[in-house]
Formats: sequence, structure tokens, C-alpha cells
Amino acid sequence: MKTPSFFFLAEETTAERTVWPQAAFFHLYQEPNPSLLPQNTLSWAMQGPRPVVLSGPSGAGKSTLLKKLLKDYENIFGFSVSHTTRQPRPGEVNGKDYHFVTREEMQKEIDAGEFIEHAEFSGNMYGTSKGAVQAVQAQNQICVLDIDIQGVKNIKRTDLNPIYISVQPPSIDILEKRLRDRKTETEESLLKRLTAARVDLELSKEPGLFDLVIINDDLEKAYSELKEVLLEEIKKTQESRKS
Ligand SMILES: Nc1ncnc2c1ncn2[C@@H]1O[C@H](COP(=O)(O)OP(=O)(O)OP(=O)(O)O)[C@@H](O)[C@H]1O
Ligand SMILES: Nc1nc2c(ncn2[C@@H]2O[C@H](COP(=O)(O)O)[C@@H](O)[C@H]2O)c(=O)[nH]1
Repeated sequence: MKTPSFFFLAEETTAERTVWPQAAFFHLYQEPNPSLLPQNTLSWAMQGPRPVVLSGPSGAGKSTLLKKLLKDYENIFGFSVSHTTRQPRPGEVNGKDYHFVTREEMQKEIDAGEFIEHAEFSGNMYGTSKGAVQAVQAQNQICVLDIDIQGVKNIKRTDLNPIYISVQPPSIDILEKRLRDRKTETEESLLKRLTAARVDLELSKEPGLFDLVIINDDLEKAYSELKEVLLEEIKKTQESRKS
């Protein structure tokens, strides 16, 4: 296995995070999956408006921004409902927020070639099925994928051709506060997510990986930046509705 360039990050961990051995980094990030080649996907380019990928560390504000977008442009954007093996949080709805499945169910569908991408994140499996994207595109909506950085790398190997946006926190300390205030994580999963966040922020520096990086400090400012980069696609989709 190739040694990831972010390996040095393990040495930066603080005392309370030394519970994560350096080897943990090898489990936090998987190299792109070679089986996810364009021929393994449908001809996405022919499927309507250009999709959007929202990525960035857990707690950076992707869902918050996405909810605003889906509310303000109800019929323009559609959310790609991922599969995950993690437990639902209070208020999360199966089939709307995620398809909550067992590891066995998900692996079976992956083996059957039903996923565009999938990854292991913080001890759980996550993935985008072809059906999730097709369901949105069938409505002629702009399909938005909320995926981690491994998903970004795997999607880059397909012909989906989305706009890639990374949503990032102003600092790791602020990210930690937001995640703690969200009250969705145990101490263990919070620390895993913070470790993954450091990896994510480091890998996101790769030139050309993202079309836009949004620093989500002031929410309204971040939202304006998001809308601005999507304006052309929004207009095109609105126009196509008139004809
Ligand atoms: N600009 C902001 N200022 C302050 N708090 C924010 C801001 N943006 C989001 N938050 C809060 O931070 C927390 C994390 O946001 P959110 O759940 O949207 O992150 P996320 O990137 O979708 O995380 P995950 O990947 O784990 O789903 C939420 O409680 C949200 O209300
Ligand atoms: N590679 C993928 N990553 C995904 C997908 N769906 C969500 N995610 C990412 O997982 C983490 C954690 O999400 P949470 O809901 O448990 O907080 C976050 O970074 C998401 O972007 C997916 O289908 N593929």
C-alpha cells in the first residue's frame, strides 16, 4: 500500500488524541477504488443538469448549507440519498436523510455493482448508489451529493462530472465546538471525526481537487458563495423548465 503523504499528521496529534495510533491513519483513508472506472457507471453526462458534490470535514456545515439550498430552490435541487451503516440520529428519516442499512446489505449491493462510490468513514460504511443519483436526475433536478473526500476521489474516476465544492471550518477548534454542540457524537466518534477532519483538510489542498473551497465562518456569507458558484446551473435548470 502506498504511504499517504498526510502520514506526518499523526505526529501532530495532541495528548488526548494519542489514543489514535499512527496506523489509524491507514484506516481513515482509502486510495481510490480502481473498480470505479467510467465504464462502471452510466453515461451521466447525458442525464441532465450538472451534479454538485459538497464535501469537507464532518461538522463543517455541509448539511446546514444544503438544507438552505433545498428550501430556497425546492424544485431545482435534489438530494442524493446515500446509504450508510451508521445508526440513525434522532429525527433522521430512513429514505430521506439516508438509506440506513446493515453492513451485509450494503456489501451485497456494492458487489452487485449498484454503487457509484463507497467509503469507510469513522467506523461506518457510506455510499452513493446509482439509483440515488438517477432518482434525482429523473426529475431534471440538480443532484447534490454530500460525500467525504474518499468519495470525491472515487467520483473523479467516473464520468459524473460534478462541480466539486469543499466546505471547511474556520479552524479545527471551531469545528470541534460545532460538533460538540451538535450533540450527535460520542466522545469516541467525535475524536475519530476530528482526526478525519485533519486528514480531509490536508488532502483538500491538492491543486484542482475542488472547484471552490468555502470557509464556513459566517453562515450567510458561506451560503452566498455557494449560490454564486451554482448560479449558472440554477439558471439553466430554471430555463429548461420554461421550454
Ligand atoms: N456558520 C456556522 N456558524 C455556526 N454554527 C454552524 C455554522 N454552520 C453550521 N453550524 C452548526 O454546526 C453543526 C455542524 O453542521 P452540519 O451538521 O451542517 O455539518 P456537516 O458538515 O453536514 O456534518 P456531517 O458531515 O457530520 O454531516 C450544526 O450544529 C450546525 O448548526
Ligand atoms: N463517500 C461518501 N461519504 C458520505 C456519503 N454520505 C455521507 N458521507 C459523508 O460521511 C461523513 C459523515 O456523515 P454523517 O451523516 O455520519 O455525519 C460526512 O463527511 C459525509 O459527507 C456517501 O454516500 N459517500
